[in-house]
Amino acid sequence: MALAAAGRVLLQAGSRLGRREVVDGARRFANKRVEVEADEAAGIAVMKLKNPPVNSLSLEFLTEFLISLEKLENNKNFRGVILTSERPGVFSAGLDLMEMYGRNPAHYAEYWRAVQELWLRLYLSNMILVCAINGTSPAGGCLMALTCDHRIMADNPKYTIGLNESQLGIVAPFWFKDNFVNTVGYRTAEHALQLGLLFPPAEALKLGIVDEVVPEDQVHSKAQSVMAQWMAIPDHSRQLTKNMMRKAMADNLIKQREADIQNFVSFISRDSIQKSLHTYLEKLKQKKG
Ligand SMILES: CCCCC/C=C\CCC/C=C/CC(=O)SCCNC(=O)CCNC(=O)[C@H](O)C(C)(C)COP(=O)(O)OP(=O)(O)OC[C@H]1O[C@@H](n2cnc3c(N)ncnc32)[C@H](O)[C@@H]1OP(=O)(O)O
Repeated sequence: MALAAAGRVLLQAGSRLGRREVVDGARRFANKRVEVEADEAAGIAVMKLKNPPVNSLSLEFLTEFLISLEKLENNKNFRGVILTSERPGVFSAGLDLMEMYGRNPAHYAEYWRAVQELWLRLYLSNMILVCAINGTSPAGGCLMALTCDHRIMADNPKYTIGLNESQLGIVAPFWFKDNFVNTVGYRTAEHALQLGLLFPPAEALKLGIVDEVVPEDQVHSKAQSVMAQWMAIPDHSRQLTKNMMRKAMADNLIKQREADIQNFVSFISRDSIQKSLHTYLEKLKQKKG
């Protein structure tokens, strides 16, 4: 119920944005920040993140992404989604720092609800989610990948993935942490989260953050072949199994969703945290100069 209500709010927000859907022979639809190549006959869609320059998860991006995902969820012909970046090199730079810096509490609350919604929708999706990680994927970008059923990363040592929040002076919330612990185990998570480590593909593979590392030009074809393997499993048994594995963790967030929002708002509003974000943003700018 809570999920459905929040979904309606996002859909309303989406229509307020007034984005016109572009339909190309019923095989492709796009809003400004997400491109969907939908092969209805095959039952597979490729969702490409396209929020330049670095696919940060801004409120507008989250709204558009959730609307696209819901369209696919509502069409029973779609059984699988491949998530990837339209801009190879960066899968996603994670949460949009500008949504968490210098704004008011109401904005922080709205933003955090949308972040929660993204995680819940992806984590509990009935569809098969394969992540084709064709670039760097820190923090919220890594979290998106962690919700998927299978992760394939491009073998480029320049790319990294992990939950680096502590390096920014912020803290990964409990549900980021739970998702990470369930993927890599407690000790690895404890170590990596405290240090805010980002891992190149080979290390990410060793730790189980990703399931496969393949040459960069094969990420997409590999994702398609993995998807074919997963599609061979009957939906009902796979979905019931997925739900059995994931429901308790998702319910843990659902039951304390409002408290988690309040927690985020008071944490992110602190002067000391705003100062840390300011310093980090300055560092990002200086890197350029
Ligand atoms: C105890 C109670 C706890 C409760 C706490 C609750 C919650 C708090 C935790 C909240 C969780 C947050 C999770 C996150 O996702 S935080 C975001 C983490 N992301 C990063 O650290 C990535 C930062 N970016 C980079 O490292 C690089 O940009 C890059 C992704 C490696 C790409 O590098 P490059 O291609 O060289 O691009 P630039 O660095 O030049 O960036 C271009 C442009 O984009 C801006 N930018 C980059 N990342 C972000 C971002 N995440 N959000 C907003 N903007 C971003 C960057 O500043 C440049 O802007 P300008 O062109 O204007 O200079």
